[in-house]
Amino acid sequence: MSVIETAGLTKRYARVTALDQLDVNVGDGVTGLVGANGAGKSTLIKILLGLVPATSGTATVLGHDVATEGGRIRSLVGYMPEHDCLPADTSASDMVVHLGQMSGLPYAAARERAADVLRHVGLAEERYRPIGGYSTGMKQRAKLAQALVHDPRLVLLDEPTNGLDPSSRNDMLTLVRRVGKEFGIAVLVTSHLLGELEQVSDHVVVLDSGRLLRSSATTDFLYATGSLLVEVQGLPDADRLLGQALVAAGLEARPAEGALIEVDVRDASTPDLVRDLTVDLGLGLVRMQERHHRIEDVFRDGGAGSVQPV
Ligand SMILES: Nc1ncnc2c1ncn2[C@@H]1O[C@H](COP(=O)(O)OP(=O)(O)OP(=O)(O)O)[C@@H](O)[C@H]1O
Repeated sequence: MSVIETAGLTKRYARVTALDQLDVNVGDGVTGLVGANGAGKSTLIKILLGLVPATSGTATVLGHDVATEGGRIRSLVGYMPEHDCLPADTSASDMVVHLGQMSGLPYAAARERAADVLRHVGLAEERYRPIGGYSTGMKQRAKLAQALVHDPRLVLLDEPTNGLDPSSRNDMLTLVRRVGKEFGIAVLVTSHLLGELEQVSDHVVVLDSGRLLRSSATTDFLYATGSLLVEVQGLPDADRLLGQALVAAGLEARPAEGALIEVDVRDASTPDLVRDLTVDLGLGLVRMQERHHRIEDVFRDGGAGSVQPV
Protein backbone atom coordinates (compact mmCIF):
# COMPACT_ATOMS: atom_id res chain seq x y z
CA MET A 1 0.00 0.00 0.00
CA SER A 2 1.22 3.49 -0.81
CA VAL A 3 1.93 5.68 2.17
CA ILE A 4 0.97 8.79 0.18
CA GLU A 5 -0.73 8.89 -3.21
CA THR A 6 -1.93 11.93 -5.11
CA ALA A 7 -3.64 12.15 -8.51
CA GLY A 8 -4.08 15.40 -10.41
CA LEU A 9 -3.71 17.26 -7.11
CA THR A 10 -4.11 21.00 -7.69
CA LYS A 11 -4.19 23.94 -5.28
CA ARG A 12 -4.92 27.42 -6.56
CA TYR A 13 -4.69 30.50 -4.38
CA ALA A 14 -6.00 33.84 -5.65
CA ARG A 15 -2.74 34.81 -7.33
CA VAL A 16 -0.78 31.59 -7.68
CA THR A 17 -1.16 27.91 -8.50
CA ALA A 18 0.74 26.30 -5.61
CA LEU A 19 0.24 22.71 -6.84
CA ASP A 20 -0.47 21.86 -10.45
CA GLN A 21 -1.84 18.42 -11.42
CA LEU A 22 0.50 16.61 -9.06
CA ASP A 23 0.75 12.81 -9.31
CA VAL A 24 3.05 11.35 -6.65
CA ASN A 25 3.34 8.02 -4.97
CA VAL A 26 5.36 7.76 -1.76
CA GLY A 27 6.21 4.41 -0.16
CA ASP A 28 7.87 3.35 3.09
CA GLY A 29 11.35 4.56 4.08
CA VAL A 30 12.62 8.12 3.90
CA THR A 31 11.39 10.28 1.02
CA GLY A 32 12.88 13.70 0.36
CA LEU A 33 10.62 16.40 -1.08
CA VAL A 34 12.83 19.05 -2.63
CA GLY A 35 12.04 22.33 -4.33
CA ALA A 36 12.96 26.00 -4.24
CA ASN A 37 11.11 28.35 -1.88
CA GLY A 38 7.53 28.62 -3.08
CA ALA A 39 7.62 25.31 -4.99
CA GLY A 40 4.57 24.06 -3.08
CA LYS A 41 6.11 21.75 -0.44
CA SER A 42 4.31 23.20 2.59
CA THR A 43 1.04 23.41 0.68
CA LEU A 44 1.31 19.71 -0.19
CA ILE A 45 1.97 18.80 3.45
CA LYS A 46 -1.02 20.84 4.67
CA ILE A 47 -3.30 19.18 2.12
CA LEU A 48 -1.99 15.74 3.14
CA LEU A 49 -2.86 16.53 6.76
CA GLY A 50 -6.38 17.58 5.76
CA LEU A 51 -5.72 21.12 7.03
CA VAL A 52 -6.09 22.85 3.64
CA PRO A 53 -8.56 21.69 0.96
CA ALA A 54 -7.29 20.97 -2.55
CA THR A 55 -8.88 22.84 -5.46
CA SER A 56 -9.12 19.63 -7.49
CA GLY A 57 -7.61 16.15 -7.68
CA THR A 58 -7.34 13.52 -4.97
CA ALA A 59 -4.88 12.45 -2.27
CA THR A 60 -4.74 9.60 0.20
CA VAL A 61 -2.49 9.13 3.22
CA LEU A 62 -2.16 5.58 4.55
CA GLY A 63 -5.21 4.74 2.47
CA HIS A 64 -7.35 7.57 3.94
CA ASP A 65 -8.87 10.31 1.82
CA VAL A 66 -7.53 13.74 2.79
CA ALA A 67 -10.83 15.40 1.82
CA THR A 68 -12.98 13.41 4.26
CA GLU A 69 -10.68 11.70 6.80
CA GLY A 70 -8.38 14.49 7.99
CA GLY A 71 -8.92 13.67 11.67
CA ARG A 72 -8.06 10.00 11.19
CA ILE A 73 -4.96 10.93 9.15
CA ARG A 74 -3.74 13.35 11.85
CA SER A 75 -4.05 10.61 14.49
CA LEU A 76 -1.76 8.35 12.42
CA VAL A 77 0.70 10.97 11.22
CA GLY A 78 3.24 13.17 13.02
CA TYR A 79 3.83 16.69 11.71
CA MET A 80 6.83 18.94 12.27
CA PRO A 81 5.90 22.44 11.04
CA GLU A 82 8.43 24.66 9.35
CA HIS A 83 8.24 27.86 11.34
CA ASP A 84 8.99 28.66 14.96
CA CYS A 85 5.71 27.86 16.66
CA LEU A 86 6.70 26.68 20.14
CA PRO A 87 5.43 28.26 23.38
CA ALA A 88 8.42 30.09 24.94
CA ASP A 89 7.32 29.74 28.58
CA THR A 90 6.58 25.99 28.47
CA SER A 91 9.12 23.20 28.92
CA ALA A 92 9.67 20.70 26.10
CA SER A 93 8.46 18.00 28.47
CA ASP A 94 5.12 19.73 29.20
CA MET A 95 4.63 20.60 25.53
CA VAL A 96 5.26 17.05 24.29
CA VAL A 97 3.13 15.48 27.06
CA HIS A 98 0.29 17.88 26.21
CA LEU A 99 0.46 17.11 22.47
CA GLY A 100 0.66 13.39 23.25
CA GLN A 101 -2.58 13.70 25.22
CA MET A 102 -4.17 15.67 22.40
CA SER A 103 -3.30 12.76 20.11
CA GLY A 104 -5.28 10.46 22.39
CA LEU A 105 -2.67 9.09 24.82
CA PRO A 106 -3.67 8.82 28.52
CA TYR A 107 -1.61 11.14 30.79
CA ALA A 108 0.73 8.42 32.18
CA ALA A 109 1.44 7.00 28.72
CA ALA A 110 1.98 10.50 27.31
CA ARG A 111 4.55 11.23 30.05
CA GLU A 112 6.38 8.00 29.40
CA ARG A 113 6.40 8.48 25.62
CA ALA A 114 7.45 12.13 25.98
CA ALA A 115 10.47 11.13 28.08
CA ASP A 116 11.39 8.49 25.48
CA VAL A 117 11.12 10.70 22.42
CA LEU A 118 12.89 13.63 24.08
CA ARG A 119 15.74 11.28 24.93
CA HIS A 120 15.84 10.00 21.34
CA VAL A 121 16.16 13.53 19.97
CA GLY A 122 18.87 14.41 22.49
CA LEU A 123 16.88 16.65 24.87
CA ALA A 124 16.90 14.42 27.95
CA GLU A 125 18.83 16.91 30.08
CA GLU A 126 17.10 20.09 29.00
CA ARG A 127 13.53 18.85 28.83
CA TYR A 128 12.32 20.66 31.97
CA ARG A 129 13.71 24.05 30.90
CA PRO A 130 11.42 26.62 29.19
CA ILE A 131 11.67 26.40 25.41
CA GLY A 132 12.25 30.17 25.16
CA GLY A 133 15.87 29.61 26.28
CA TYR A 134 16.57 26.91 23.69
CA SER A 135 18.90 27.26 20.70
CA THR A 136 17.38 26.88 17.22
CA GLY A 137 18.74 23.32 17.04
CA MET A 138 17.09 22.41 20.35
CA LYS A 139 13.79 23.93 19.23
CA GLN A 140 13.91 21.90 16.01
CA ARG A 141 14.53 18.75 18.06
CA ALA A 142 11.62 19.57 20.37
CA LYS A 143 9.41 19.97 17.29
CA LEU A 144 10.59 16.59 16.04
CA ALA A 145 9.88 15.00 19.44
CA GLN A 146 6.25 16.19 19.47
CA ALA A 147 5.81 14.75 15.95
CA LEU A 148 6.87 11.33 17.27
CA VAL A 149 5.12 11.21 20.63
CA HIS A 150 2.01 9.27 19.56
CA ASP A 151 4.03 6.61 17.74
CA PRO A 152 2.91 7.63 14.24
CA ARG A 153 3.07 5.44 11.17
CA LEU A 154 4.30 8.40 9.07
CA VAL A 155 5.94 11.75 9.88
CA LEU A 156 5.85 14.84 7.68
CA LEU A 157 8.90 16.99 8.45
CA ASP A 158 8.78 20.46 6.92
CA GLU A 159 12.32 21.89 6.54
CA PRO A 160 13.73 20.35 9.76
CA THR A 161 17.18 21.81 9.03
CA ASN A 162 15.88 25.35 8.59
CA GLY A 163 18.08 27.91 10.36
CA LEU A 164 20.60 25.36 11.65
CA ASP A 165 24.37 25.71 11.53
CA PRO A 166 26.29 22.96 9.66
CA SER A 167 26.92 20.82 12.73
CA SER A 168 23.31 20.98 14.02
CA ARG A 169 22.17 20.36 10.46
CA ASN A 170 24.13 17.10 10.33
CA ASP A 171 22.76 16.06 13.74
CA MET A 172 19.21 16.69 12.53
CA LEU A 173 19.80 14.75 9.30
CA THR A 174 21.16 11.82 11.32
CA LEU A 175 18.05 11.93 13.50
CA VAL A 176 15.76 11.99 10.48
CA ARG A 177 17.56 8.96 9.09
CA ARG A 178 17.19 7.14 12.42
CA VAL A 179 13.48 7.85 12.56
CA GLY A 180 13.11 6.18 9.17
CA LYS A 181 15.55 3.31 9.63
CA GLU A 182 15.59 2.39 13.34
CA PHE A 183 12.05 3.34 14.32
CA GLY A 184 10.58 2.06 11.05
CA ILE A 185 8.42 5.16 10.59
CA ALA A 186 7.80 6.35 7.02
CA VAL A 187 9.23 9.86 6.59
CA LEU A 188 8.46 12.64 4.14
CA VAL A 189 11.07 15.36 4.70
CA THR A 190 11.26 18.65 2.80
CA SER A 191 14.23 20.85 2.00
CA HIS A 192 15.28 23.33 -0.64
CA LEU A 193 18.72 21.64 -0.67
CA LEU A 194 18.97 18.54 -2.83
CA GLY A 195 22.38 17.66 -1.37
CA GLU A 196 21.13 17.21 2.18
CA LEU A 197 18.11 15.16 1.13
CA GLU A 198 20.37 12.85 -0.84
CA GLN A 199 22.20 12.05 2.38
CA VAL A 200 19.12 10.75 4.18
CA SER A 201 16.50 9.77 1.61
CA ASP A 202 15.81 6.50 -0.16
CA HIS A 203 13.68 8.32 -2.67
CA VAL A 204 13.58 11.93 -3.86
CA VAL A 205 10.59 13.86 -5.23
CA VAL A 206 11.33 17.20 -6.90
CA LEU A 207 8.75 19.98 -7.20
CA ASP A 208 9.12 23.05 -9.37
CA SER A 209 6.42 25.74 -9.24
CA GLY A 210 3.87 23.18 -8.06
CA ARG A 211 4.68 20.66 -10.76
CA LEU A 212 6.37 17.29 -10.39
CA LEU A 213 9.79 17.45 -12.01
CA ARG A 214 11.03 14.05 -10.98
CA SER A 215 10.39 11.18 -8.58
CA SER A 216 13.03 8.47 -8.34
CA ALA A 217 15.32 6.44 -6.09
CA THR A 218 18.09 8.61 -4.69
CA THR A 219 20.77 6.52 -6.36
CA ASP A 220 19.18 6.94 -9.82
CA PHE A 221 18.96 10.62 -9.11
CA LEU A 222 22.64 10.88 -8.33
CA TYR A 223 23.67 8.97 -11.43
CA ALA A 224 21.43 11.15 -13.58
CA THR A 225 22.71 14.42 -12.18
CA GLY A 226 26.16 13.90 -10.74
CA SER A 227 29.70 14.01 -11.88
CA LEU A 228 32.98 13.35 -10.12
CA LEU A 229 35.89 15.69 -9.66
CA VAL A 230 39.15 13.76 -9.67
CA GLU A 231 42.67 14.82 -8.74
CA VAL A 232 45.65 12.60 -9.52
CA GLN A 233 49.42 12.93 -9.15
CA GLY A 234 52.57 11.02 -10.04
CA LEU A 235 53.52 12.48 -13.45
CA PRO A 236 53.67 16.09 -14.69
CA ASP A 237 50.71 15.54 -17.06
CA ALA A 238 48.87 13.04 -14.81
CA ASP A 239 45.48 14.74 -15.29
CA ARG A 240 45.75 14.68 -19.09
CA LEU A 241 46.80 11.00 -19.10
CA LEU A 242 43.89 9.97 -16.90
CA GLY A 243 41.47 12.11 -18.92
CA GLN A 244 42.52 10.31 -22.11
CA ALA A 245 42.20 6.89 -20.44
CA LEU A 246 38.70 7.75 -19.15
CA VAL A 247 37.54 8.85 -22.59
CA ALA A 248 39.09 5.73 -24.15
CA ALA A 249 37.09 3.68 -21.62
CA GLY A 250 33.91 5.30 -22.92
CA LEU A 251 33.32 7.84 -20.12
CA GLU A 252 32.56 11.52 -20.57
CA ALA A 253 35.53 13.36 -19.05
CA ARG A 254 36.84 16.90 -19.36
CA PRO A 255 39.44 19.15 -17.69
CA ALA A 256 38.10 21.15 -14.75
CA GLU A 257 39.54 24.08 -12.81
CA GLY A 258 42.81 23.56 -10.87
CA ALA A 259 44.13 20.55 -12.85
CA LEU A 260 41.10 18.48 -11.87
CA ILE A 261 39.23 16.16 -14.19
CA GLU A 262 35.45 16.10 -14.25
CA VAL A 263 33.89 12.73 -15.08
CA ASP A 264 30.15 12.17 -15.61
CA VAL A 265 28.80 9.39 -13.41
CA ARG A 266 27.39 6.77 -15.77
CA ASP A 267 26.33 4.25 -13.14
CA ALA A 268 27.39 2.81 -9.76
CA SER A 269 30.61 1.36 -11.22
CA THR A 270 32.02 4.71 -12.41
CA PRO A 271 34.05 5.50 -9.23
CA ASP A 272 35.63 2.00 -9.33
CA LEU A 273 36.50 2.42 -13.00
CA VAL A 274 38.21 5.77 -12.26
CA ARG A 275 40.20 4.15 -9.45
CA ASP A 276 41.24 1.17 -11.61
CA LEU A 277 42.37 3.33 -14.52
CA THR A 278 44.37 5.55 -12.16
CA VAL A 279 46.17 2.51 -10.77
CA ASP A 280 46.75 1.05 -14.27
CA LEU A 281 48.50 4.28 -15.28
CA GLY A 282 50.69 4.11 -12.18
CA LEU A 283 49.22 7.36 -10.84
CA GLY A 284 48.17 8.28 -7.31
CA LEU A 285 44.54 9.21 -6.61
CA VAL A 286 44.61 12.34 -4.44
CA ARG A 287 40.85 12.83 -4.19
CA MET A 288 37.55 12.02 -5.83
CA GLN A 289 34.47 14.11 -4.99
CA GLU A 290 30.88 14.22 -6.15
CA ARG A 291 29.86 17.37 -7.93
CA HIS A 292 26.14 18.01 -7.94
CA HIS A 293 24.34 20.28 -10.27
CA ARG A 294 22.16 22.92 -8.67
CA ILE A 295 18.58 21.85 -8.28
CA GLU A 296 17.44 24.57 -10.69
CA ASP A 297 19.80 23.23 -13.35
CA VAL A 298 19.17 19.56 -12.88
CA PHE A 299 16.40 19.29 -15.44
CA ARG A 300 17.44 22.10 -17.67
CA ASP A 301 20.84 22.59 -19.21
CA GLY A 302 23.22 21.55 -16.45
CA GLY A 303 25.80 23.64 -14.66
CA ALA A 304 28.38 23.51 -11.95
CA GLY A 305 27.07 23.17 -8.43
CA SER A 306 28.31 22.64 -4.93
CA VAL A 307 31.04 20.09 -4.36
CA GLN A 308 30.59 17.55 -1.62
CA PRO A 309 32.99 14.87 -0.42
CA VAL A 310 32.16 11.32 -1.62
N1 LIG B 1 -2.41 30.82 2.27
C1 LIG B 1 -1.89 31.21 1.11
N2 LIG B 1 -2.48 32.18 0.37
C2 LIG B 1 -1.97 32.57 -0.82
N3 LIG B 1 -0.86 32.06 -1.38
C3 LIG B 1 -0.21 31.10 -0.69
C4 LIG B 1 -0.69 30.62 0.58
N4 LIG B 1 0.16 29.66 1.03
C5 LIG B 1 1.12 29.53 0.09
N5 LIG B 1 0.90 30.38 -0.94
C6 LIG B 1 1.72 30.52 -2.15
O1 LIG B 1 1.79 29.24 -2.76
C7 LIG B 1 3.10 28.98 -3.30
C8 LIG B 1 3.66 27.73 -2.66
O2 LIG B 1 3.94 28.01 -1.27
P1 LIG B 1 4.49 26.89 -0.27
O3 LIG B 1 4.60 27.53 1.07
O4 LIG B 1 3.69 25.66 -0.39
O5 LIG B 1 5.93 26.61 -0.88
P2 LIG B 1 7.18 25.90 -0.22
O6 LIG B 1 7.78 25.05 -1.30
O7 LIG B 1 6.80 25.23 1.03
O8 LIG B 1 8.14 27.11 0.06
P3 LIG B 1 8.79 27.60 1.44
O9 LIG B 1 9.92 26.68 1.69
O10 LIG B 1 9.23 29.00 1.13
O11 LIG B 1 7.69 27.52 2.47
C9 LIG B 1 3.90 30.24 -3.01
O12 LIG B 1 3.85 31.05 -4.16
C10 LIG B 1 3.17 30.89 -1.86
O13 LIG B 1 3.34 32.29 -1.89
